[in-house]
Order: sequence, then C-alpha cells, then structure tokens
Amino acid sequence: MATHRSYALWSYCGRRWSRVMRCCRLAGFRSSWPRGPLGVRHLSQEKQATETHFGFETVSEEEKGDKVYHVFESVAKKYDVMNDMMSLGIHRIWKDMLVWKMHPFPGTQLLDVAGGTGDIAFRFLNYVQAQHKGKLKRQLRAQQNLSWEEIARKYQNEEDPLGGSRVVVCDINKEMLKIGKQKARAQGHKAGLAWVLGDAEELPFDDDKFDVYTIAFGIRNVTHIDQALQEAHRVLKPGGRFLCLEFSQVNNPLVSRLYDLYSFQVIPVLGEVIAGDWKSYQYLVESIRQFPSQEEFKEMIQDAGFEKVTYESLTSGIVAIHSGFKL
Ligand SMILES: COc1cc(O)cc(C/C=C(\C)CC/C=C(\C)CC/C=C(\C)CC/C=C(\C)CC/C=C(\C)CC/C=C(\C)CC/C=C(\C)CC/C=C(\C)CC/C=C(\C)CCC=C(C)C)c1O
Ligand SMILES: C[S@@+](CC[C@H](N)C(=O)[O-])C[C@H]1O[C@@H](n2cnc3c(N)ncnc32)[C@H](O)[C@@H]1O
Repeated sequence: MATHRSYALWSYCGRRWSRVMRCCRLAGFRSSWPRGPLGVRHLSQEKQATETHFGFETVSEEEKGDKVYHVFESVAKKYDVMNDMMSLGIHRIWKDMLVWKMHPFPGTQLLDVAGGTGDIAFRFLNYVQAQHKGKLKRQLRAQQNLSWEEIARKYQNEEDPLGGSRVVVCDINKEMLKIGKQKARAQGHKAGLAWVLGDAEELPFDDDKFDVYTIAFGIRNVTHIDQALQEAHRVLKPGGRFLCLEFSQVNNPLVSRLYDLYSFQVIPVLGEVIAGDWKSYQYLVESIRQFPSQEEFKEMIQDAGFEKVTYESLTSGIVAIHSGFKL
C-alpha cells in the first residue's frame, strides 16, 4: 500500500513536470535535462536523477538496463510457452486486437519495437497477406470474362503477396530476436520482414520513416519511457500512428483482488516450474504494478507530441491499447 502511495506521489510529480516540459517544448526548447520518475527529467532532484524502478526494487538507471536485459535473455527460450500458460492463451487475443485496431492499409510500413519473438510482426504479415489475397480475388471476380490462362497469369504476376507492406522488428535483446527468427522460419515468413537489434530509447532509424509504430508489453521495461515515446514520434511519418499494448490498471475490484492473488501467488510459481526462473516472473508482476494507469499513460503519450490520443481497456483493464497520431 505504502509502495503504491509513494509511487502515486512520485508519478504525480513526474506528470506535473511533464506538463512543464511540454510547455517548454512548445516554446521551442529541446530537452536534455536531468531525469526523474518514469524517465521524466527533473532539475531539482539531481540525487535521485539516476534512480529508477526494477519491479519493487530501487536501482540505478544503468543497473535497470542490465537487469532487464538479463531477464529476457534468461526467459527467451520459454517466453512463448510461458505466455500461453500464464494467460491461458488470452495474450493471443490481445495481440490480435492490436493488429485489428491497426487495420493496416496496403503498403503499410510497420516498426514493431520491443518486438521480441515476433508475435506482432507475424500477425501483421498474416493480416496484410489475407487482405491482399482478398483484394486480388475481388478484382478477379469483377473481371468474370477472363480466361483461366489470364487468371493464372494475373496470380503469377503478383510478385509481392504483401502488397508492399513491410515490418521491422526492433529489440534490444539478441536472444529474443534469435527465437523470433527461428519462429519466422518455422512459420514460413521471409519476405517483408527484417530484424534489427536496437534500443527503443535511441532507435537506429531516420526521421519520418514508418506509417505505424507498435510496442506490445515492451514499454514497461524501458528505463526512460518519455524518451522512447519521443523516439516513436520522431520515426513516424506525419499522419503515422502509435499503438501500444501494455498491462494497465484493473477497473473491477473483484477481478483486481483475484488478479493480484493470481499474479503474486501463481505466476512466479509457473515461472519457476516452466522456465526455472522465479525472479524474472516476480519482476514481471511487480513491473505491472509500477506502470502508470490508463489516464496517466495517455498524458505521457500526449507529452511526447502525439495527438488524438485514446485508449481501450481490455479484460477489465488487465491490459490497455493506447493509440495516438503524429499530425
Ligand atoms: C519477464 O517478463 C515477461 C515474461 C513473459 O513471459 C511475458 C511478459 C509479457 C506478458 C505477456 C505477453 C502476457 C502474459 C500474461 C499474464 C501475465 C497473465 C495475465 C492474466 C490473465 C489473462 C488472467 C487474469 C486472472 C484473473 C482475472 C484472476 C483469475 C484467477 C483465478 C481464478 C485464480 C486465482 C488464484 C488464486 C486464488 C491463487 C491459487 C490458485 C491456484 C494455485 C490455481 C492456479 C490456477 C490457474 C493456473 C488458472 C489461471 C486462471 C486464469 C488464467 C483465468 C483466466 C480468466 C480470466 C481472464 C477471467 C513479460 O513481461
Ligand atoms: C515482454 S517482451 C514483449 C515481446 C513482444 N512484443 C510480445 O508482445 O510478445 C518485452 C521485450 O522488450 C524488450 N526490451 C526491453 N527493453 C527494451 C529497450 N530499451 N529497447 C528495445 N527493446 C526492449 C525485451 O528485450 C523483450 O524482448
């Protein structure tokens, strides 16, 4: 309880400061000031400037990066099976909903940050492939007088089954990417897919490059969330969309009670039994409690310069999808 109260106060100070920063940015200043809670920079708190959270632990910012790296290096091989076990497959529906919400148009250039083992990228490729096939079928149906030879030629000439869409998966952890690449081979994904080792806080891409930026269950692990959001804004084209799937605040008291019991009593046990790693799964449930609420996170997205920011809570707010546009 005390942790939650102090976090709420810390987070409130951070949000107030974000507002000041936003005004400064609008007035033409760029930020390179010392940081505070949730990665927001504070001038008056030099002492805490390098401290942050790793679950319920207070650690230095450098330590947090290393610890997060170690967590995903350790769980990479069991990551997918753990997700199915912990959520009884529900994480798959949440990820499907993210891609349905994106509703990519033909030729969409997607950047999936913290993309790990590729779940969002593969869904995107399946979606655009199905969409493109559907379009081709409709076109052929509209030209009913074509001979079978003409139809066969039309299909063969279609060199790009993705209709020009592309996805880049970017992640800081090479073990997660390694598993992702193995999965891609097994699922037959090759074209339109690239894997890049990179940090969400300092993306190795030019400005105005992508139509959509996604981050699923990733931003909670980033040390300076504000910087990651600014990077998302930078790499998106004008008109581009930011979409984030992340754990959020449960809005039903009964579900919240059961979810807390499940999180703290069951998930680390599953982590130990399946992945041989209690600590990483304890970090998972603790980091979920440290992440801002739907409204707080919405403000942070707005502070990074996104407009028309909205969110949708799923499964009683266990997770939420936030959306924003670079206009
Ligand atoms: C290291 O960092 C990470 C590692 C990763 O592998 C993944 C991530 C990122 C995370 C994901 C991609 C998604 C991972 C998914 C979750 C963390 C799980 C989210 C949880 C749910 C969808 C279920 C929510 C559960 C509830 C609302 C409460 C229902 C719970 C109960 C009825 C059980 C209450 C528990 C007790 C009383 C404790 C004693 C119980 C037992 C020993 C029995 C154990 C029971 C089970 C195993 C059944 C579990 C039941 C469900 C999953 C129920 C589903 C139902 C609903 C959604 C309503 C990452 O960062
Ligand atoms: C819970 S996994 C999510 C993977 C995938 N998006 C999914 O939905 O299954 C979190 C991922 O975030 C990555 N990550 C953590 N910090 C990062 C950072 N600063 N930049 C890029 N990726 C990061 C981890 O390496 C890990 O692969």
